Amino acid sequence: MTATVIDGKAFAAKVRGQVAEHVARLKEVHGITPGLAVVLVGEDPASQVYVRSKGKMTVEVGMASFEHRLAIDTSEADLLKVVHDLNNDPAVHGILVQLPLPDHLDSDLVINAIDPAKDVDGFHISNVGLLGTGQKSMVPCTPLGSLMMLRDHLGSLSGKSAVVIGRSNIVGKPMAQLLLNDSCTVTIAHSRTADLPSVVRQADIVVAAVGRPQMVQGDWIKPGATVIDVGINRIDAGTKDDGSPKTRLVGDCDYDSCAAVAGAITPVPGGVGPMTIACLLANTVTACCRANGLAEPEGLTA
Ligand SMILES: Nc1nc(=O)c2c([nH]1)NC[C@@H]1CN(c3ccc(C(=O)N[C@@H](CCC(=O)O)C(=O)O)cc3)C=[N+]21
Repeated sequence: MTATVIDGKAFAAKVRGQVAEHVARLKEVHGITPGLAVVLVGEDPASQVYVRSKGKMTVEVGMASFEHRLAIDTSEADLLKVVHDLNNDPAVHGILVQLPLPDHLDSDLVINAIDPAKDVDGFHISNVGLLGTGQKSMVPCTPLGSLMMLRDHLGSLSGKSAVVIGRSNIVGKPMAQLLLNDSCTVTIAHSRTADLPSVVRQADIVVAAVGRPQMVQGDWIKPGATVIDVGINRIDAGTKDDGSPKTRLVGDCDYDSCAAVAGAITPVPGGVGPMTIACLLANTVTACCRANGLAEPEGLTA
């Protein structure tokens, strides 16, 4: 079997199109422009690339983009002041503080200072608790994007066996909650799981979010299973003609061997990554609608 490739790039473009329609309606009918603020502390090159790409797509769908670039040695008090001001700014409906933060800043403290209604990452403890109890919340973007692709490909997820590899607060744990809310039988596996291959082999749905390049092998995959590869790892790929080092992006799955067994698989790049940004924009529209007592966009929430 050769897996269907789930095209996250095309799916994300479709989601952004839906977001753009909602934004246009909010502007025309209600005179409201949704706004997203991104806060970046320090100058990590990878983070700068993501922040630039988020800002560009925010503007493309017709929303207002606010960027706050702070020095790497910004104090916690100064960062909290920025968050407070954004909480109180009526033009801002979504706030994202780019992670990881420098070591001297307590990211839990900073994230929990964001107004939960504006927490478009879904990382605030209130949103985590709401998701865990099946209540309306802001849902973390990467798990939300993964869920959208799973529902689109499989239809109902009810009764399916799902294995999430990875237990992070930003992907593994919320992903497991979402799958449970969709009536999957969910296992959370991780680096200490005994006989990981045989655990993964039980799964109709595999979500790989461990952060280890090409770890999941094709012979771990149940034939026909749907594989969502959340990993984005940059690895060495020899040298260029001029002798400089070359790199390439790979996921947490060994793509070729998994694609030979799976029913469907997301590629890296072009899979979960673009969906993450599309869901950030979707969450911002959702937050804007909720803030204004308007009906929520259909199909863009969990
Ligand atoms: N508070 C917070 N929220 C985040 O959502 C967040 C964050 N901090 N810190 C950094 C990570 C990383 N992240 C990505 C989003 C999109 C791609 C993406 O679109 N990737 C492309 C490839 C990009 C490339 O070529 O490097 C793809 O997979 O096709 C990747 C990574 C969001 N993050």
